[in-house]
Amino acid sequence: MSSSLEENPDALILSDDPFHPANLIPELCRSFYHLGWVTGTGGGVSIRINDKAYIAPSGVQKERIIPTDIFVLPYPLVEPPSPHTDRVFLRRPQKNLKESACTPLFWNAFDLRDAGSCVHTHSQNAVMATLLWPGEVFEISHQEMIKGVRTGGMGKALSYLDKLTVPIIDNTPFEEDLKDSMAAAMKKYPEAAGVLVRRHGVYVWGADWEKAKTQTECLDYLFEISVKMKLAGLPTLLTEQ
Ligand SMILES: CSCCC(=O)C(=O)COP(=O)(O)O
Ligand SMILES: [Zn+2]
Repeated sequence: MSSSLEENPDALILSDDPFHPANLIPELCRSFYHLGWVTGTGGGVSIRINDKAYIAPSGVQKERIIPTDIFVLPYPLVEPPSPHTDRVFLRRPQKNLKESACTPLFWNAFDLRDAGSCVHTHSQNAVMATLLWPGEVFEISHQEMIKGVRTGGMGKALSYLDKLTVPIIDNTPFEEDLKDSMAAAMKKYPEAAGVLVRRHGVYVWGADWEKAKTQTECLDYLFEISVKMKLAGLPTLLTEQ
């Protein structure tokens, strides 16, 4: 980091550019709140641009965060000087805030997929899908919105004829303890664009915030319609084309 940024770390989050991550994260959280994705403080969105990751605070009303609430972390992470000391931040808020408990999960998307953004929702559509698909994966075929999802979240767009598979992991009492099982699911299902967490929600990533957002929208639509189809007794996987 340049010495001017060390002296004035707020320069990392203060910008007139509406597309600066510190401006975008509060805006995205407000729109996700109105979709029911980040109500009751949980869920959120992270953005990584090259060597900097922008992270929202934990346990606060996500629809009310402001740019000065944003944490900036170095990417890759810098090891803390001792195991008992806090993470290394490039910039942290002056308010008494802690970084999102989803940070290690967002890091899975950055490290394992080279993602530029990761969304975590507590959407009831995602949660219902994990309840109606009791196994290790959620699957659906023959839906137009499958075309809005990319292989591994980062590759080429799926075709209408591709089956969409999203792994499901079990929830843990603490969000950060999902890190290893999420990473294992990402390695076992390299073509998946997200990971569902049973009775909790979903993590979805993309090359940038736009792709993470639109893929989350497509997946949420697919979770919703598949739940409705299953409850209506309709098959969600077709063999014929
Ligand atoms: C009622 S939220 C429970 C914790 C959770 O699931 C979560 O996503 C927390 O995220 P945060 O960014 O608030 O640490
Ligand atoms: Zn959560």
